Amino acid sequence: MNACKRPEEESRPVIDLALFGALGDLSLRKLYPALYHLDREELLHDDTRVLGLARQDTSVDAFRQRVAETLQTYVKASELDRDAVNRFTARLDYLQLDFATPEGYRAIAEWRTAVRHDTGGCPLMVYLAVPASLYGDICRNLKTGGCLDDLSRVVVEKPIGYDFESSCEINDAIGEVFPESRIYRIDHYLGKETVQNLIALRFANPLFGTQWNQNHISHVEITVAERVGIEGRWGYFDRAGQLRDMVQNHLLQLVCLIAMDPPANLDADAIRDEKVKILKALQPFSDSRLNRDVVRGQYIAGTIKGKSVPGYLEEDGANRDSDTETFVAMKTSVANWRWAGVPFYLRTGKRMPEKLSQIVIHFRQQPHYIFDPDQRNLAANKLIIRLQPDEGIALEVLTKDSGLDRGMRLRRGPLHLDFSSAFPQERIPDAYERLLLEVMKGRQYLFVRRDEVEHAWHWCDSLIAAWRDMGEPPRRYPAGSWGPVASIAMITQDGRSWYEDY
Ligand SMILES: NC(=O)C1=CN([C@@H]2O[C@H](COP(=O)(O)OP(=O)(O)OC[C@H]3O[C@@H](n4cnc5c(N)ncnc54)[C@H](OP(=O)(O)O)[C@@H]3O)[C@@H](O)[C@H]2O)C=CC1
Ligand SMILES: O=C1O[C@H](COP(=O)(O)O)[C@@H](O)[C@H](O)[C@H]1O
Repeated sequence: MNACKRPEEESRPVIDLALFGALGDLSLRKLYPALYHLDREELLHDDTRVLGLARQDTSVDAFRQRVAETLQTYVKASELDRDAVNRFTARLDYLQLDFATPEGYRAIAEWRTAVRHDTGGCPLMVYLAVPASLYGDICRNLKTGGCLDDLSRVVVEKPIGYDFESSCEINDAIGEVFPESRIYRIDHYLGKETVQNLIALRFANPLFGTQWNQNHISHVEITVAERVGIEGRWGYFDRAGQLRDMVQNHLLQLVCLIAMDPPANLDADAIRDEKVKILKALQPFSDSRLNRDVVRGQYIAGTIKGKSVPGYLEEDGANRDSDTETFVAMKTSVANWRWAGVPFYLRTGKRMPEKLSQIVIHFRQQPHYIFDPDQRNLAANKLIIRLQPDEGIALEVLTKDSGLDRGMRLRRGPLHLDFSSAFPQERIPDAYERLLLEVMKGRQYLFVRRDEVEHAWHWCDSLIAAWRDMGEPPRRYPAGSWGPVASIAMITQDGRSWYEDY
């Protein structure tokens, strides 16, 4: 479906939302706040209903109360109002269910009939906020329980599987029940405002369109740093690690959006086709350069913002010695005409000094330099795309230093578009708000197609296999630092440095 319709042309469809994992971390922290905001901004149809499904024995009233409490925690006080909270929680129902067994699923169809006599034309939106190992069972049980029809759609979370093979099994199981056109694979980075803006920036501005290639760009840098540690998710995380948790999905999606060719239009498949070409062109790491081009790290105890924090092996739930990485930095490349010879430096880690996600596009220097030789290292433009916090875009340009006695001294300064000061009246919506709304409207362009997931796994699997063969433990870094020293050396060996103007 075309994504270019004006908002006033869009309807607010009535949806029956069945939320599996209704008392889990993702639902409480992200999904209810997002749904609440949509409701408050009148983007949910009055008749839209939400059925929370979980295995705890609790009443509808207690469930609504729990959701109201979670909103107090995760929605800014200035955006909470009692009437809106009451209106939202009144949409909620609750059903106790063991997802793994088929018994009980009929109750979902019965709930739909009970909340509206005629469900014709009202799609069932199934959201699976549960471990991916349950996706297949739930889809099959929904089908045998008579809950689905031709309008039903399913939303699944990342990571899909643990490697290429397990992702195929999971995708096959979902695909036996839902066609690809009704499967919405979430990568919440695709819903972030500035990530969306990457598409606008690249394809709406001829200025960048003509410069976006190896003739003009020397290298690309992506940093996704988190201040948090494992936050009670040690069991999940220790099996996954930062490569599977963040690189396989979020960072590779960012690489795709930076590197892809212009799609013919904004249709979901036009965009996804271009992204897949990039995933296929990503270079595997050679054994001989692995040690230089990839750095794995694991945090030890340290200090963040003056507060002591434990090491990875001392986090809540840690139950064994572990070589799982909590940090990865790598130098990779996209082997095609546009990007030949342009390194992409990626790094992501937990327990870093800041929460910071940013992309820096480093442009090449002028072919002939005429200014003070001492200032030569200043002489290249940078485009800084800040995803979070302080969403915005800045272009670092060189101008003449003012003053009568400075001659033609250069100075570096930003042309800065800070979204919150440029458009102060607009709240920047959370990624999940946008993504939930897109599913309700039946638009897939912000969701990941099966072949994207599989190409991304292929690339990660080969890296993981090489790590295994190498057999080296991750390098330790103190919590509150920017990762192992080797990750700095990785980029300085090329005469460059990580952009540090935070
Ligand atoms: N949390 C996050 O920030 C993110 C999560 N995700 C993905 O979202 C999904 C959910 O993650 P998260 O919310 O963290 O996980 P949680 O473990 O917090 O929540 C999963 C919920 O599913 C329930 N559940 C598991 N098995 C069954 C079953 N057989 N029957 C009924 N209920 C069951 C659990 O219930 P019980 O508590 O009773 O065991 C739990 O409440 C995962 O796929 C994860 O990878 C993706 C991005 C970020
Ligand atoms: O998917 C995930 O993302 C979060 C980071 O998301 P952000 O929007 O806060 O940047 C990460 O903490 C989590 O481990 C991972 O599963």
